[in-house]
Amino acid sequence: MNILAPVRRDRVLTELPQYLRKEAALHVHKDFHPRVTCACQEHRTGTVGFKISKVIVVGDLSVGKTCLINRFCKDTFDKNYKATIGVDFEMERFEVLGVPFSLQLWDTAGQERFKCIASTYYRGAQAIIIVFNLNDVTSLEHTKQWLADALKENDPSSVLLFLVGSKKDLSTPAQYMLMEKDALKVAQEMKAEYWAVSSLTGLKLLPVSGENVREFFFRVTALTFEANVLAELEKSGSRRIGDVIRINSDDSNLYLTASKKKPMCCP
Ligand SMILES: Nc1nc2c(ncn2[C@@H]2O[C@H](COP(=O)(O)OP(=O)(O)OP(=O)(O)O)[C@@H](O)[C@H]2O)c(=O)[nH]1
Ligand SMILES: [Mg+2]
Repeated sequence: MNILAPVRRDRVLTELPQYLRKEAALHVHKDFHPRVTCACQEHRTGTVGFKISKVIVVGDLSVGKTCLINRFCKDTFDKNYKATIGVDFEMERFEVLGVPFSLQLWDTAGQERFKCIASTYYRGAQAIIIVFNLNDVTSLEHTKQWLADALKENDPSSVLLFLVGSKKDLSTPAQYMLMEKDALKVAQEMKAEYWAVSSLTGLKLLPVSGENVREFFFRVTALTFEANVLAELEKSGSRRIGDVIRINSDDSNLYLTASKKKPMCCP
């Protein structure tokens, strides 16, 4: 018996949302990996539909981590700063290619005095979102340390990384372009996908306002889902040896690559 309410209509993904910047994208394929599409059609996604994937959000204090999550999950924005103490989390349910998929978004504290508590929740993340303020270059510099700390508790070869510049509404186009140059460099170094968002402004497009917020979380969801299904297929032995996901340091804009061999089940 299914005791869960149906997934909200605006949380249904039928195609792969695209990256923001090609030069700092986890991969640039237009569609989901053919093996993933095929496995979903044939209901061979293993435990993916039952598992909850963990995503942690880290970064300096007051860069806007909580506001970003609240904008996506509740479509709210609080202009008053209330520091996160330790951690908070939100659950979001999606349906990707017909398969139920849940993300647990862990919102961690940026304040130094709470970092110790927050870091105990880093373990077991499938994706790490590192947030910096687009108007504060120091917060960008600190992202490398945040990543290093988060990776101590996780497997660097399987976790997906996202570098997110926040508060885009506060920079002029010229200021933004300057910051974006530096941010793209950092994203490339860490092999993270780069996004720029504003939790405050943006077109009032239902159901989530804010600039790039919905697009960003849909991309996180899709790529996490894709990686999960591929891992399941590998585990179940239905994938051929050599057809592996690997981090390829030689690819300038294709961090996560898969071999282009023909899938076994689909044309
Ligand atoms: N203008 C603007 N202000 C923002 C944006 N996002 C967050 N803020 C403001 O920045 C301040 C900090 O936001 P939070 O989301 O609480 O920051 P945080 O990263 O969660 O901070 P900690 O919990 O201490 O780590 C608040 O006053 C927010 O209103 C944004 O996109 N634009
Ligand atoms: Mg917070």
